[in-house]
Amino acid sequence: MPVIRSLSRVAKQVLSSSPACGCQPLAIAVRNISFSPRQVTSDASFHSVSFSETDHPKVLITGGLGQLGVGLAKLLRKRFGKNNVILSDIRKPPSNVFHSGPFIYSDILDYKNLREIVVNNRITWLVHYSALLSAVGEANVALARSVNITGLHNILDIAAEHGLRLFVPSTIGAFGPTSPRDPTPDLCLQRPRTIYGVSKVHAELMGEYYHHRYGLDFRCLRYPGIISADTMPGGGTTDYAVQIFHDAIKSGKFECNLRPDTRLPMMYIDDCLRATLEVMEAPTDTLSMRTYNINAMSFTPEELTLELQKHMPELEVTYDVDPVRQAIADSWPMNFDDSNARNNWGWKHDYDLPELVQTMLNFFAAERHMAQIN
Ligand SMILES: NC(=O)c1ccc[n+]([C@@H]2O[C@H](COP(=O)([O-])OP(=O)(O)OC[C@H]3O[C@@H](n4cnc5c(N)ncnc54)[C@H](O)[C@@H]3O)[C@@H](O)[C@H]2O)c1
Ligand SMILES: C[C@@H](O)[C@H](N)C(=O)O
Repeated sequence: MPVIRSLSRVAKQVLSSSPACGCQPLAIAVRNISFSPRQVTSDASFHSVSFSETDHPKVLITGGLGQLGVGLAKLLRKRFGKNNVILSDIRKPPSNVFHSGPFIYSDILDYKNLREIVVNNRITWLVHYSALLSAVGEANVALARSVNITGLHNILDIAAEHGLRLFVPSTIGAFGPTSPRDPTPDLCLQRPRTIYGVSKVHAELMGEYYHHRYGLDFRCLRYPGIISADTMPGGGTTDYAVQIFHDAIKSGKFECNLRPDTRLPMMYIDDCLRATLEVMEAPTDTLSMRTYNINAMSFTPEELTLELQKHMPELEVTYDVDPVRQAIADSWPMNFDDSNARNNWGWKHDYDLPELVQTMLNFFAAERHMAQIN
């Protein structure tokens, strides 16, 4: 037990010399005297390389083959260079993704493999996208608990040990029926009723705890439902708002699994990914908090249908409510208050409902045109 003994000696020294809050000295301790949140073998030692602000970060994205990861990799590669952004997942990448930049296999439940990837690639930023979303999480609670909670613990420890800047997204799903829903502020009661929501509140709290306790540069945005044209959602409650476009274009008909008056905060993917880059680049002194709501618009299935019918008057929408998804949606925010993000680091969305619908339809029209000429 020499490591445990030396860690507790270090902890005692640090605590005895720290001010009342204990924050800064512990942050220094992590980087300089190898004080780690995870017990490690006695021959391990941590000497995190610190990179100057002008260097490009070397980014690892976990769960990168889902709805958001490929788009984020594209945005970050444009900014930092193709080889400085590594996508990872446990699934096989489609060939266009495989050929667009570095991709590696990484299971976030495999701690040693994660550490090897971070070390071998000199990773400095970690964007942690792996998760089971709200609806699939309810269908497989044990797996959701493992991926969303145990996986997060691995990520936090790796990030703290190696001095990484860590982004973990949270969600409107981190609130529950007892939270104020219209609008929902950053700080309020959070008692979600899904394993997804519980795991995301856990992630917010653990990330903030590691920030205060170990100096981890943890950054978190609570995303609304994200709408994208070229990637499909992974099994959430807001999926209808993506599916409606595909079905409208394919058949002119859509069966919605939420009630027509279900109001939820939503965002176009470009705004979401830009917000992620902006908060990761925000100077530390602009961040008064480590977890922020971000928002763009809020709409109901009925309002989305009406906006789509301006372009496709023949679109028919019917309703067959899924009680599981409806109960989840009824417990989530209807409007999201993101004033802290706007005031602190200048968050501003570009897409409201009309621009969102126009942009999605333009994408599908361009795709159809390309298919016709090929
Ligand atoms: N898409 C949204 O509307 C939305 C909204 C709020 C928050 N978020 C958050 O953003 C993140 C990305 O969301 P998304 O929509 O791309 O999710 P997604 O479900 O589409 O993708 C998640 C990815 O995680 C991967 N994964 C699962 N188990 C894994 C494991 N053990 N190791 C490594 N990877 C594993 C899956 O293969 C999948 O590709 C998630 O954390 C999600 O909670 C998304
Ligand atoms: C809102 C978000 O976290 C995800 N799209 C879900 O519905 O589960």
